[in-house]
Amino acid sequence: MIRLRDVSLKPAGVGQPVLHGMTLTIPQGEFRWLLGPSGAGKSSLLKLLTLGAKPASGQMDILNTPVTGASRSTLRNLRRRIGFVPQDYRLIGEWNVFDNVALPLRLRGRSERDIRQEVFAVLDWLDVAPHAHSRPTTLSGGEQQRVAIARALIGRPDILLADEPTNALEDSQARRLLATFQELIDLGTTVIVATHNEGLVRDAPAPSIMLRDGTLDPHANEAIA
Ligand SMILES: Nc1ncnc2c1ncn2[C@@H]1O[C@H](COP(=O)(O)OP(=O)(O)OP(=O)(O)O)[C@@H](O)[C@H]1O
Repeated sequence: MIRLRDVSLKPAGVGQPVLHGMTLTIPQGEFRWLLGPSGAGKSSLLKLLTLGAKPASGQMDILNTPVTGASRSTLRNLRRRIGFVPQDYRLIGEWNVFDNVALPLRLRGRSERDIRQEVFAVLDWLDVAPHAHSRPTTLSGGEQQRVAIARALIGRPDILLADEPTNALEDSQARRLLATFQELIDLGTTVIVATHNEGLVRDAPAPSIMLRDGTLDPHANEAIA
């Protein structure tokens, strides 16, 4: 479960919070679209939920664990249970595709034999296995995006957060990704996907978190808390 109570986010050196008054609850194993105009705060909310920033005020529980005041090791363990597909992919340019995707499993101390098997299975599934030994920068935008998706999925996260994960994909690949998200939800994963792609949202109607001006849009979010 994810629970926010009157949470705000204020990056260093910024006068006004970029998120404020965020109160919402997302039960485990549910899907939410994260919607709102450009600059509404979608990426900022994902940054909070990936524990990439601390709330300036309010209370936030991730996977039923209070984040405020949590120890470093608690936060590290929580981060390992969260998969994230960033808008800009954030692949490590000096590493090949295989090593980028293997990272979450290596952090867990898995054997190289298991890692090889699992990484190739997910790369195959996302049609990027032939690029396993290439640097990410030599790949197309859509291929890089699929590598970032592979890295987020490989650790079988309890929460999967994705920031515009289909913007470089073809329609058929985007639909396949949605089917994967549904499989993860069926397995009990919470999935939150920020998107501007109205067609995608129409194809897969689901509850939405609608943001506007750094907070929940009061007209679009009824009974969300
Ligand atoms: N580190 C930061 N420093 C200053 N301002 C920030 C910072 N992070 C976010 N903002 C501001 O907060 C607001 C929300 O940004 P955010 O990227 O979260 O919006 P978004 O809804 O994801 O937009 P888009 O759809 O264009 O990606 C913007 O006005 C942005 O300029």
